[in-house]
Order: sequence, then structure tokens, then C-alpha cells
Amino acid sequence: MTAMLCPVWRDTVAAGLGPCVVTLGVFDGVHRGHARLIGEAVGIGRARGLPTVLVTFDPHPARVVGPPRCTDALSSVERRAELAGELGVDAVCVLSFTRELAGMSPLDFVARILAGRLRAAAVVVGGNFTFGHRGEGTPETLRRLGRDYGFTTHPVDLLPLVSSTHVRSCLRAGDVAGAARALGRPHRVEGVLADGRLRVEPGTALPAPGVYRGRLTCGDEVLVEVDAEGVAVRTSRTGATGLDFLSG
Ligand SMILES: Cc1cc2nc3c(=O)[nH]c(=O)nc-3n(C[C@H](O)[C@H](O)[C@H](O)COP(=O)(O)O)c2cc1C
Ligand SMILES: Nc1ncnc2c1ncn2[C@@H]1O[C@H](COP(=O)(O)OP(=O)(O)OP(=O)(O)O)[C@@H](O)[C@H]1O
Repeated sequence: MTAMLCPVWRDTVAAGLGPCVVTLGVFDGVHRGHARLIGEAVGIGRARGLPTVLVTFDPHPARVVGPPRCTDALSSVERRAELAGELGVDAVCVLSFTRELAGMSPLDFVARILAGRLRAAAVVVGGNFTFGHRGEGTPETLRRLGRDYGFTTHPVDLLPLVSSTHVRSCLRAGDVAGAARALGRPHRVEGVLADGRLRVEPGTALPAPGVYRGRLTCGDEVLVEVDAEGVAVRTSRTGATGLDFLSG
């Protein structure tokens, strides 16, 4: 499939952005639950004739605040934007998740960012979404504040058993088929091939050590071995590529 062009804005929005539909969250991996949320946002945008903006956080909030947990990346921000674009999103806005952002109250976040910067006319979140200092804001908080700040709030029922955490634990167990079921497509890692090894960004979510069948972006099916050092790929190709994990 050809990648849809989806602009990525970092801590800013396009000049002259008018009212828009916003969907909010980390969206790591853009799994089937995220796709449900994005579908709802895009549907509202089309019905109202407004652009849809996906707002995401980088780095993962759990790397900055809260109890430590695995945040190995299922996707880069650029890959998230590519997948969101394929689902009809018009632009991705990346908010740097700093301690300063983490300290903002739900009211400040709504007033300064959602209403002030993004001019949100509608906000779509999953039923379990939290935001603001100590994660005190909920979809109900958004609904209440939205009445004052001029946006509607649309909480979406969670697709059961699908989360980025679940995909990460499938991968840790070497269950690339389970990861693909939750994602709606095979898990992809991106990197640079040289001398039969794929160099990936530190912090990339890899399946457990073992041998897998994979497919490079060029279409070649390849044997892949994940080991303590990283990823060995049986190919003579070199250069930047994606690698989809097809089966274990
Ligand atoms: C303005 C703002 C402040 C936040 N402050 C905290 C915080 O103090 N502690 C915390 O654990 N998470 C905090 N978060 C993270 C959220 O609870 C949540 O993880 C994040 O919005 C991503 O939502 P999602 O996990 O549903 O994608 C904050 C988020 C936002 C947007
Ligand atoms: N299964 C799901 N169905 C529908 N919406 C979801 C689902 N999982 C998450 N969302 C929503 O998608 C947005 C992004 O959520 P987030 O990236 O935290 O997903 P997550 O899969 O729960 O991640 P993690 O497992 O790392 O906490 C949030 O608004 C969240 O409520």
C-alpha cells in the first residue's frame, strides 16, 4: 500500500489550523483498538467537514512519570503517522512529554493545548483515557470542561483484550501471531541492514530470542534470528528497511 502523506507537527500546529477533531493518546503500534478510535474521529471529522488531528506523546509518558513499566516502542512516531494517515487522519501533532507537561492540570491542558492551540471542536478518547497531573483527568473531565471550552467529547468503548501492553507481552513471549492479531497486521521493526544484521533504535520492541519468518519492505521473505545482540537477517540486501515478523 502507498503511504498516505500525513504531516507531523512537533509541539506546534500548522499556521491557520481551524477547528478540528482531536483524538488523544500514545497510540504506540496503532493497534486494532486505536484504529476503532481513529475511525470514530475521522467519521466525526468528515460529518462536520473538519480535519482530524491525532495528538500523541513522545517519549512515552511512562518513561517520564508513574511507576516504571515496559515502554519498548512498537512503532516510531513516523510509522504511527503513516498508519494514522492510512486510516484517514489529516495530521499528527507530537507533544514532547516533559515533566512540565506532566505537571499540567487537566484544566490547563484543556485550556492551553486542546482549546488554545488545537482549537478542538470534538475530542475522541478511549473509555480508559487519563490525562493531566497524576492522570487525574478522565473522559468525564473532558466532557465537563468541553462544555466551557466549546468541544464535544466522544468516549469510545474499548475493544477487549487489545492494548499496546498486550502486544509487548506477546512479543516478549515470542508470540508474533498473537501480536499480529492485536495489531491487525504483522509487527514491524525499522532499521538499517548491513552485513546481515538489522540495526534498530535502542528501545525497539523485539520478539523473544528465536528464529522467525519475516518480510522486508521490498517484499523479500527472509529467515530472521533474534539473539542477545539484536536481529540477524538472512539476506545480502543493505540499507534502510522495515521488517515484518510473519511467524515463529
Ligand atoms: C497534561 C498531562 C499530564 C499528565 N500527568 C501525568 C502524571 O502526573 N502522572 C502520570 O502517571 N501520568 C500523567 N499523564 C499521562 C496520562 O495519564 C496518560 O498516560 C497519557 O495521557 C496517555 O494516555 P493513554 O495511555 O491513554 O494513551 C499526563 C498526561 C497529560 C496529557
Ligand atoms: N482496546 C482499545 N479500544 C479502544 N480504544 C483504545 C484501546 N486501547 C487504547 N485505546 C485508546 O487509545 C488511545 C491511546 O491509548 P494508549 O496508546 O494508551 O493505548 P494502550 O494500548 O492502552 O497503551 P498501553 O497498553 O501502553 O497503556 C487512548 O485514548 C486509549 O483510551
